[in-house]
Amino acid sequence: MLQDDFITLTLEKTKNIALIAHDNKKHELMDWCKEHYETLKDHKLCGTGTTARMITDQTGLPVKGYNSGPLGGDQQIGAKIVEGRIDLVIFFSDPLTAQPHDPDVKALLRIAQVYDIPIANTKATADFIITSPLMGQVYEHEVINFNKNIQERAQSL
Ligand SMILES: O=C(CO)COP(=O)(O)O
Repeated sequence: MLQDDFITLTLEKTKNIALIAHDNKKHELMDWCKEHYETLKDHKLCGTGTTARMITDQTGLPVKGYNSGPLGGDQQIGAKIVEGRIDLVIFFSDPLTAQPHDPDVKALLRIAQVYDIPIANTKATADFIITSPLMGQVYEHEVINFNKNIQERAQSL
């Protein structure tokens, strides 16, 4: 693939935020969601299955849940990134415990990088992102044209 075709992605003021935490980090993400409730309530939230349910139960924030991480939830969120439907990812991953679905976790991190999606792996990084003035603004950035291949393939069918 030639990486010379870019498009401008426009992130609206209301961002699509994916929230994910490994089991040992879930309490930390719950506290973080409570701390930033006032900001998070103005955005559209989704997450892997267990994380999404826990956030809704503990904070009242509506969070659309995908599958649990080990059952493909990271892959579903990765696919949403590919479709341009997720603007940023808060993923409190556990650096001290082996995960059975480590390939899926790596794939999510990689695809977020491909599409220049801000991704926070720690509380401090998440604090910096969520308090950024850009959260309340329209933000434009250039990313690899993810539609081009689809269009080209459709024409060749
Ligand atoms: O494993 C996860 C992310 O890799 C998180 O999945 P759950 O939110 O379903 O626990």
